[in-house]
Amino acid sequence: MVELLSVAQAVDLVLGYAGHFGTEQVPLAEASGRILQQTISAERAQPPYDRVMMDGIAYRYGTGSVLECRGVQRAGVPGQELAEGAVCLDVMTGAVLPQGADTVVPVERLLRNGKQVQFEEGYTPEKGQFIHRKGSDCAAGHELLSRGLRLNGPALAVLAGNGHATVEVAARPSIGIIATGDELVDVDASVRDWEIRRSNEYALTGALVSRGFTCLERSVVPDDLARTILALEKQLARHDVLVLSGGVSMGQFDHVPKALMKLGVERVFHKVAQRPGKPLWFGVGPEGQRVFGLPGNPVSATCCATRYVIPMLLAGQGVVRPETYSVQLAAQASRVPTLTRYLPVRVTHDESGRAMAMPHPMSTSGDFSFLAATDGFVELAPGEGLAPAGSHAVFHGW
Ligand SMILES: Nc1nc2c(c(=O)[nH]1)N[C@H]1C(S)=C(S)[C@@H](COP(=O)(O)OP(=O)(O)OC[C@H]3O[C@@H](n4cnc5c(N)ncnc54)[C@H](O)[C@@H]3O)O[C@H]1N2
Ligand code: MOO
Repeated sequence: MVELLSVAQAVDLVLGYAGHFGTEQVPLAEASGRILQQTISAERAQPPYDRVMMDGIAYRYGTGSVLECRGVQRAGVPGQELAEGAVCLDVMTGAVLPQGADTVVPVERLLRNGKQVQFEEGYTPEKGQFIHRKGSDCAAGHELLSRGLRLNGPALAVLAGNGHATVEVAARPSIGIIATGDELVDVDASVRDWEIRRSNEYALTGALVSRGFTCLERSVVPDDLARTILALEKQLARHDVLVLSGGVSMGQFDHVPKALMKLGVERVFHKVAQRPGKPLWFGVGPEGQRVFGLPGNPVSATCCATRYVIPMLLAGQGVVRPETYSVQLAAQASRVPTLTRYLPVRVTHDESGRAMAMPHPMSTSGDFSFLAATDGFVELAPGEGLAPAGSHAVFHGW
């Protein structure tokens, strides 16, 4: 018997074909969730001037606690010069610290009598207080954001704060999601006793869209070799990546591998030592299209998309932060002697903050009715017996 490819080998092969989907320039307001493809450095020192941090007065430390107010330093105008002696200027948060001043006292600590300003009884300021010093956050040219970062709110603020009206991000690959199977009907069609509604394409759409892969097209092919070839030929011409579900095992109508081969899609592997998802097929088209043939059973298709399709797409965008993390099993779970087991779990945190994964095994890989009650799956290495409660496992989120 030929030994099956391990999950690690299969993942390595898939990632080896990740390549790069290219880059594009997008307006800042449309960049949320996209993957940064340039290095962003500080345009200027931050802050760019000695910035007043409190509404109050600015004065020269040591000139007394009763001061004459000589005017107002507001934000958005150049810094004024503070005269010599026991004087001060009213200052606003965000203003440039007046030249000659070195300390700010908040209004709450002041008593006013016309132009005369006095510190409240018993108040002693600290020299230099409430001043955000020029360059104290970073120097001009300091690297602030690096390639591969998913742009979130704080990252967009850094881009805006450093003058980037547009930003170079990873291009989104065009992805064709293709369902196969004569028993499948549309979500809004009437369904007969021997039919089922198509759902895998929506599971896939959810997984892809939530990670920012929005260039999707869904289509269906029947269990007929000639029509499968025709349909896949069209889809190969239109997309960078094809994700098929169904038609990859041993049935007389499982035409997907044959059709793909006829179209010059080179098989990289078929079948992996995993449960669910053993019949997974992966290949590369004549133009470098990455083609996944996911097993049709809904849990298998969802697990394989999470374990292979998403990591490959993220790698092709140069994402650097891994999406997986380590958890501890909240209850024992059986391993499969020769196969990696993907076990659906719900993750919670215990009182000490540890991520605990409660197994929710599905009765079969066709049973997806309760998959939505889980957060993802843990991967249990092949082995005899039980993985004990408390043991560590890698978690992959849906
Ligand atoms: N003799 C063997 N039979 C099977 C094997 C095997 O090794 N030897 N492997 C089993 C395993 S494991 C799996 S997984 C399935 C995979 O089969 P296919 O990829 O060919 O998928 P289909 O037969 O087309 O469908 C399987 C199952 O999933 C349902 N399905 C398919 N597409 C969708 C969809 N878009 N939405 C919802 N449900 C879908 C389909 O109705 C079937 O019930 O093969 C085993 N057989
Ligand atoms: O291993 Mo298949 O992917 O379970 O039904």
